[in-house]
Amino acid sequence: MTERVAILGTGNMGEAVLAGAIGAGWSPGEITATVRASEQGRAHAAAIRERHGVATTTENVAAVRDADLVVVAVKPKDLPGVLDEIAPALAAGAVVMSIAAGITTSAIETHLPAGTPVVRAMPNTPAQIGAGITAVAPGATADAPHLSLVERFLAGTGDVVRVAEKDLDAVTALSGAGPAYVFTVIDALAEAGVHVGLKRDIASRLAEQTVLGAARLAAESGEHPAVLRERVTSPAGTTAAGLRVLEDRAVRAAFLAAVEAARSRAVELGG
Ligand SMILES: NC(=O)C1=CN([C@@H]2O[C@H](COP(=O)(O)OP(=O)(O)OC[C@H]3O[C@@H](n4cnc5c(N)ncnc54)[C@H](O)[C@@H]3O)[C@@H](O)[C@H]2O)C=CC1
Ligand SMILES: O=C(O)[C@@H]1CCC=N1
Repeated sequence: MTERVAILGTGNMGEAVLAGAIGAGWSPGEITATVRASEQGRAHAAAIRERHGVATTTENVAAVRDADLVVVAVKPKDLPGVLDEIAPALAAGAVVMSIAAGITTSAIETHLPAGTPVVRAMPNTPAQIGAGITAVAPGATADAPHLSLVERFLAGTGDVVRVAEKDLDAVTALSGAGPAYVFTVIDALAEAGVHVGLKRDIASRLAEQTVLGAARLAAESGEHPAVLRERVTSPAGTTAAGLRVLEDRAVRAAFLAAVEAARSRAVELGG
């Protein structure tokens, strides 16, 4: 059976999810992507059509009429308006998936016809190249087949894990926002390489591959990161000297505070 998908709000994350799904074999002919109705939106729609071969429109209502899965990817503040707009046009049995930070399934359900299956998902931007991780949680009336449709759609974006909805704000703070923390680390490492005399292109390559390689080793070796760190750290060696500075500057405490702050912000966005 062919399932039709509507993506409402094809910005950074909507397009990342779209790219991941098409990369995994979802046919562009099964997907309609919507953009905001403005001159900028129309130019953006043309770019999305060009890059992904999907139909694009500014009409959310038309896009959802025959959709089995409706992916709502607008900013949290725009979510209620879009849900109110599409509610009367949803096909019977359509599943609504929201990726908005903070907004609970029960809040989403209040804008939709009673019984509409809702799934909340928190992806991250590496979805664009199939290297993301998304956590999903079902709402009150989303059952196994609804979750399974969402998971099949997200499969091309990378890993998918199920969590309790109460954990989704924490997920948002860790893996949703996490690529931004890691890009900051890559940028800072590369800049530090330049400060100690490396050419910028070499420094960037060294920083990127070091983060990629360390992440793969942590994921694939099955070893605790602390053990892997010890293997790099020779007694009284160079790494120990560097780590000492990171400890002095409280880098671990900074990550802890960053994730706590991001989670608090997700709770605030949920109202
Ligand atoms: N950017 C990220 O890394 C992540 C974002 N999210 C969530 O994804 C959602 C979107 O975030 P971004 O993609 O970063 O924002 P964005 O601003 O890049 O994308 C939102 C898009 O929705 C469009 N839009 C707004 N109102 C619309 C309407 N009425 N009809 C059709 N399109 C409309 C905007 O023009 C824009 O292109 C947010 O709710 C955010 O919490 C979730 C995980 C990660
Ligand atoms: O910054 C944000 O609120 C969104 C959610 C997670 C990543 N970006």
